[in-house]
Amino acid sequence: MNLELQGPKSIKGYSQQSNLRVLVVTAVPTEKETVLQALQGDPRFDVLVGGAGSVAAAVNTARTLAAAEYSLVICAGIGGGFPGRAEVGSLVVGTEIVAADLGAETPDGFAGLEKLGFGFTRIQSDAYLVERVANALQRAKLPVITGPVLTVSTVTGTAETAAEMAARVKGASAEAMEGFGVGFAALDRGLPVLEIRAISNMVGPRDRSAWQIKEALEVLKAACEVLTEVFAV
Ligand SMILES: O=C(O)c1cccc(C(=O)CC[C@H]2O[C@@H](n3cnc4c(=O)[nH]cnc43)[C@H](O)[C@@H]2O)c1
Repeated sequence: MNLELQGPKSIKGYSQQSNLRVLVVTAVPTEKETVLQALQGDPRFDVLVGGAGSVAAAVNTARTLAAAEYSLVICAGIGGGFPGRAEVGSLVVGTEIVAADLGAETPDGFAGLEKLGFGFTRIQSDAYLVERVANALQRAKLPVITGPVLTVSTVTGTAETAAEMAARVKGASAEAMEGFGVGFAALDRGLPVLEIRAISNMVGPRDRSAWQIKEALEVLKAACEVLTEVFAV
């Protein structure tokens, strides 16, 4: 299977489909409950707890996509915001999902899989869908930006690593741990993928006590309420 050659289907037109079916994947049950509250039983959406980290998310997403027909996959949850890009309490809609630490350290710095010659680290979101969702969130007066969302195996915990990640990925806006796994599973099925992160903390020196999880979940809920309107028939 060469996933590089398999472009995702475009979402354009799906919003008009009566049989639209969206799989939303979260990392943890609390995020799932938040999303479900917002969706208020909308039958077009299923919400899955994929687990924390890219591997669990990929396996669980792939298993679910194999069992039913979906039109679109959305990875949703809380995330870290890059300083100067996304503040705590704001939203990031991913223009692309980047496996930011998938590669090798070399004497010349980090080399991603592309540079190493055996894979890829970037999955593009459907541009039409990104614009549609971001515009709808803006209309709902929610603080939102669009930009790359990084998938990492290790939560960034120092200013140095934050700066390195920001330099590695131009426009880096948010960081989380599942997007690339969810995106890989979607890509394998030829489905478009979107990542939406509600910012609970800044990417940088670790201070878990400062994470504003309640606020981020509130903004995630508000964003998911808007999602049902984006796909209104
Ligand atoms: O403790 C709770 O109540 C609680 C409620 C909802 C979510 C959590 C999590 O800890 C979610 C873990 C999940 O969050 C993502 N995340 C958040 N900030 C970052 C970050 O700065 N860098 C990387 N990932 C981040 C990540 O996707 C985790 O899987 C707790």
